[in-house]
Amino acid sequence: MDIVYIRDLQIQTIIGIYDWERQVRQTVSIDLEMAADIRRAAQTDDIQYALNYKAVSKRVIAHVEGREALLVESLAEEVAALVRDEFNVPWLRLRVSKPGALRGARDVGLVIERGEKPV
Ligand SMILES: Nc1nc2c(c(=O)[nH]1)N=C([C@H](O)[C@@H](O)CO)CN2
Repeated sequence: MDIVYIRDLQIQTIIGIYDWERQVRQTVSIDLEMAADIRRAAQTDDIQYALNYKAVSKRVIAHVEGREALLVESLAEEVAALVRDEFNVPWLRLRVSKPGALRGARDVGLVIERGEKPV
């Protein structure tokens, strides 16, 4: 199994459960690992056969910027579902973190894996 990844995609959005968090945009950082078979893209050197990480990141940014979720859990499930559905990704690992959201910690967040790993 090959992996196409995006690391530390930083997006400004409204997120959080507290009143102050509904007033200001915070940074959310996303790491995404997506199962892919890269061989056809490698053989042809043609982007149409690649899982285009630029296209994925644009779609993720558009969703996260417009969402205004309360929980990182909601955001994570939504991003995982749209990446799997719209980009035909059979398995992914997604980390959603909020840098600086917790005093004393560099960041907080979660990691989810969805789908089946291809053999
Ligand atoms: N499991 C979670 N715990 C917490 C979340 C969350 O989204 N998922 N959110 C908060 C607050 O919004 C926090 O980030 C503000 O400091 C607290 N715990």
